[in-house]
Amino acid sequence: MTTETAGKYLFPEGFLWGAATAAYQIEGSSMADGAGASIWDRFSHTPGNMKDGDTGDVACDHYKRWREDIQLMKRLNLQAYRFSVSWSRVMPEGRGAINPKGIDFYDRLVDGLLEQGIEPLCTLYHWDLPAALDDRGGWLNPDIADWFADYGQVLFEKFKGRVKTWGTINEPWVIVDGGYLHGALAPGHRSAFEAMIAGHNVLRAHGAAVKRFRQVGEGKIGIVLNIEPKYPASDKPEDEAARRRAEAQMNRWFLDPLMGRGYPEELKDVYGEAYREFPQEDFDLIAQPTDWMGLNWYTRAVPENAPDAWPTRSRPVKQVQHAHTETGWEVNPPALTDTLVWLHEQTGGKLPLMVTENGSAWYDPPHAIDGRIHDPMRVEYLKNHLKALHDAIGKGVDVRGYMAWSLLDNLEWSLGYSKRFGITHVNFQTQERTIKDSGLLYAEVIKTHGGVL
Ligand SMILES: OC[C@@H]1[C@@H](O)[C@H](O)[C@@H](O)c2[nH]c(CCc3ccccc3)c[n+]21
Repeated sequence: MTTETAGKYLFPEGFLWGAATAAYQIEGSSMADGAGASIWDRFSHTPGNMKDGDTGDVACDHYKRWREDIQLMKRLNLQAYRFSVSWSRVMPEGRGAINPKGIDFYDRLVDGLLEQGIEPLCTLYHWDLPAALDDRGGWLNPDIADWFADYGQVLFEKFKGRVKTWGTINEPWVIVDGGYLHGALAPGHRSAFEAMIAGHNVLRAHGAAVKRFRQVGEGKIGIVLNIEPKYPASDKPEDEAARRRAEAQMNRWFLDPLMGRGYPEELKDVYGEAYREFPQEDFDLIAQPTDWMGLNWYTRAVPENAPDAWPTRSRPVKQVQHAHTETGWEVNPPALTDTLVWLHEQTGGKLPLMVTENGSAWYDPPHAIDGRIHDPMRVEYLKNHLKALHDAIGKGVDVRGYMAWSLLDNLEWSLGYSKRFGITHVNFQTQERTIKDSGLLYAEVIKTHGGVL
């Protein structure tokens, strides 16, 4: 904070401050106590898929250290904690039998959070599909909508009155673009034909879960989307056309059907013969009204026309004038403000939003020095993105909360443990946690409702 900005960035009363994680990235013990394998157990144990051969077998050992991690959340002044449930821990085959020890883990976690006055925000699905369901076609099998709603019902009933805010699916785009189009993520397929079908079934599953929630659940339910705003590399018409294709393929592919608009026109151009039409009843199910929407936001892109780039015929141009994180993402806080204003408009200005993920990967040492981890770049990223968020609220965007990605350094999917996003450092040799300078700042932001910014 500087004297002239004192109090300029105060957040609204009731604004919810938290941090986010995902089951496979932090829990470890993924096959313990009767759990079934997930596609990430398979994918991470398949040679060649993971940087340095890393897997989620241990991760942050959160399955055993969850009590210690709740104490960590208290020290960070967190008001909320966004976590995901491992479907195959709860239902080892993905359908049918429930694993009591699996669901007990989340039961203890939720009660532990509530005892500490931390609100649990539960994501049903954060990429770790039960392997047994993948054997039945996974997201390519239309039956998955019912399998997913049945799984959701187990949790809606178990946690009724304790978990009040539910997320159905984390990032349909990454599930499909990573898992079925480019194959960089589990289950590692590469087909535009499969991508269209998987994407549609992910949306149908979301709708089926919302419908089931209305029958058996209590509280509020929504979906979590990653949106990366696209700015044209030049004012040439071919670059604007490329921008529109990139925007359709990432930002509108799932948002438009959820908003009752069906798939964006440009998707036909992007996927060509792989593009599919689907029955109207599917789109009615998909566009079930929800209570909130999560935005996962990290960076923007500046696409140019690139006829050889599959499938969008667009390629992002690196903006060398800006800083870039360890994952190669441009740092551009005003683009977060733009995205929130855009999403507010796209959702008709009626749907409460929450920033469900925002954060940055920078080089941190493998262990603390004098009990500290100085992470000035992450401190700067956090400060400037919270200011950008505040600017969006000032423009009338209804944002209810912010969940920092991530509570802990964790398994960054196929990049393994090489990329650290945590506001808390994890020494993966000893599992020692050390709150980084960014975490100390965040604790102060929460305590002062942003006053310290
Ligand atoms: O990459 C950082 C985080 C992941 O660790 C989370 O599990 C995931 O929800 C998440 N989504 C995004 C933005 C979308 C994206 C994901 C992967 C690669 C590129 C963009 C960034 N992140």
